[in-house]
Amino acid sequence: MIERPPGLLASVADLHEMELARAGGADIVDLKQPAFGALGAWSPTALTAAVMLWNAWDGAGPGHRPALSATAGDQPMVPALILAAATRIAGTGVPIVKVGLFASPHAGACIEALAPLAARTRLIGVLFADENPDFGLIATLGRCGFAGVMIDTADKRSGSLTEHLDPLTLGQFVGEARRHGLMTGLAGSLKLSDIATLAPVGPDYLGFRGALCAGGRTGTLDPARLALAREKLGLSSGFRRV
Ligand SMILES: O=C[C@H](O)COP(=O)(O)O
Repeated sequence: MIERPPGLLASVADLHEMELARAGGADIVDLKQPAFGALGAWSPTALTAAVMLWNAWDGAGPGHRPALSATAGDQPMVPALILAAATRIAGTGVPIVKVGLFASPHAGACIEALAPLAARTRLIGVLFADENPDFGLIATLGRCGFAGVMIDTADKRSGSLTEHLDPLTLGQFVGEARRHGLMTGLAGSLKLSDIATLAPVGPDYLGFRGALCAGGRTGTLDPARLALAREKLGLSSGFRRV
């Protein structure tokens, strides 16, 4: 029996989809441009507009708006570049920034470089299931003040999360992240039918793009699929505090 179902993260490509995701009850509205890569970034101008919209949602009071995150783009694993990219996104006022940690001997140094930013913005480190993720980095993320860690897939043609990692391994990931005080998310070309397998693993949220869209991940967000995702997750009304 699952104590609490995972929340729902929905990646959105524009302001219209952002509104749809909120209306459809996504707990985290994730600003991501799927056409630009696994963690493709919105432009700073579009992010600023999204933050204005998100602030306008605040009128209804606490618990009446979803959390807001944005991706920092598929950056090379160069500490100065990754810090610059994440700082640029955080500078737009987005409260949660997702930073890709692609397979590299420099991933640890990139996390260390982000520590000063993590002290003032909530950062989520993203590991990639199709790149033999190093769970040893979870401890570094915790030590450097990250708010959370998630697993996604880097190459969207390489298969889904569940094709790369089994539930036992994902359970170890969630347990290790918890031990270091990190919020956890699982994503990577998930289908809505994966919810039954992944919810018992116990992540804080499951992330979707392709499965919520008509026409695949670069298509358009479909409110009916979003509603089905919420139903399958067994989420009641209201947004979860993230
Ligand atoms: O963070 C979640 C991702 O946007 C997942 O995208 P995807 O379902 O297309 O792999």
